[in-house]
Amino acid sequence: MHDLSAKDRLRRDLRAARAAHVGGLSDTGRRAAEQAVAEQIQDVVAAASCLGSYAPMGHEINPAAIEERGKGVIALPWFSNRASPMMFRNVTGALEPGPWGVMQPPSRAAPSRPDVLLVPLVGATPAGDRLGQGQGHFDRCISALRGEGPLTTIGLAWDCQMVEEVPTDTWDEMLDMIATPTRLYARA
Ligand SMILES: Nc1nc2c(c(=O)[nH]1)N(C=O)[C@@H](CNc1ccc(C(=O)N[C@@H](CCC(=O)O)C(=O)O)cc1)CN2
Ligand SMILES: Nc1ncnc2c1ncn2[C@@H]1O[C@H](COP(=O)(O)OP(=O)(O)OP(=O)(O)O)[C@@H](O)[C@H]1O
Repeated sequence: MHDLSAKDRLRRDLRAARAAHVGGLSDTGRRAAEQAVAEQIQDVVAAASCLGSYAPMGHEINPAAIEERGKGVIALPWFSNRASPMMFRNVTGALEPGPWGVMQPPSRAAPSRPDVLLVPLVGATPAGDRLGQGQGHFDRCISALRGEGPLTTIGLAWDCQMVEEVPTDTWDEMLDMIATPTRLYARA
């Protein structure tokens, strides 16, 4: 067992490491690294009927190069308000700011169910344990999606976000794969 602050401390340290790493990359270097991430997972992504992605914030890996390799529809997280669960809606046109300050499809966009899901993260282990932003949106959403049918979850990480261990709780959902610019970790 652990106290909640163990997650908070690791989040703070890994966010700092991520900022330092990304801050040291040139624009070209960052784009090349994001292309390298896309190459690690291109077969899984090309096989998706509905690719769940995310609108990147700050130092997160930009999944645009991955989205370009998708052959099905692209869906993004969508929230009605700050108290509502995270859903997915298809991208068909312009995005608008959502309740969390993240760009999302408009409410008229069709709701959808990703069968391959790109997952942002703050930290992860080779075994697939994940540390997120700390609101449980992805844990709850992944749990619901897994209850509805097949789902492949792919965490996207800079190599400096990979750690030996993260504190886990009962509600934490493991990732099936984690792609970094240099490696693909897949659950046995
Ligand atoms: N790219 C990305 N999208 C994501 C997540 C994520 O981790 N990364 N989320 C993972 O759960 C959900 C959104 N979670 C969020 C949780 C908190 C804040 C937040 O604190 N925002 C500040 C500042 C926003 C702004 O700059 O305008 C705020 O609302 O005060 C944003 C998103 C869904 N979409
Ligand atoms: N399946 C669930 N059911 C109910 N509450 C949940 C569930 N999953 C997560 N939570 C709640 O979400 C909160 C944040 O959890 P945690 O710190 O593990 O988030 P995280 O995995 O780092 O972030 P996220 O999934 O938002 O990217 C916890 O307080 C927990 O109670």
